[in-house]
Amino acid sequence: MGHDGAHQLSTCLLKIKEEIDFIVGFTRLVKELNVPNLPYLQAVVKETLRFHTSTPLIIRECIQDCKIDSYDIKANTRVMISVFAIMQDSNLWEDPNEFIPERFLVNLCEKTVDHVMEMKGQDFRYVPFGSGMRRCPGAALASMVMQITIGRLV
Ligand code: HEM
Repeated sequence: MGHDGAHQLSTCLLKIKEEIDFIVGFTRLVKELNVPNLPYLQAVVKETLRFHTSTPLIIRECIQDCKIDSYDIKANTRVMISVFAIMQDSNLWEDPNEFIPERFLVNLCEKTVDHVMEMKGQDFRYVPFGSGMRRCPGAALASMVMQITIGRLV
């Protein structure tokens, strides 16, 4: 990672610390109940899963002949979907090679911060846990553990 990347990360680290100091305080550790009030921390975890997705490919099997764009896919064909490519696609993401947690937040200045794209696999641009019937059942647990762990480490 170049100089800009390192700068981005240190700015991001400062912002997480600032949020935690403000919401949780200097002397206590982040707990599960604090997480809903830590939107920036949540956005950092989301952006991490986009930027360095840990499961770059998901697999499906077509149960009937179908057409995807210009490709004819025969029944029983195994299809590999590059979650990595989707989440790095510059047609879908602005500056996909930059680590920008803010892309998951809107109205940063408002009291209520709305989250853009929940991790429920309903927005096909953002699918770190897959989508549909076989979507990762551990998504909520994994997200909470990552948020608490990072929140405690910084
Ligand atoms: C950062 C952590 C994790 C990531 C990024 C992740 C990602 C994924 C992805 C992409 C899939 C495939 C989904 C699909 O085909 O649509 C999957 C499946 C699965 N994950 Fe996770 N996972 C994580 C943590 C966990 C945890 C903590 C558990 C269990 C406690 C778990 C249990 C499973 C299981 C059982 C499946 C198979 C679901 C099925 O085929 O029906 N995962 N995960």
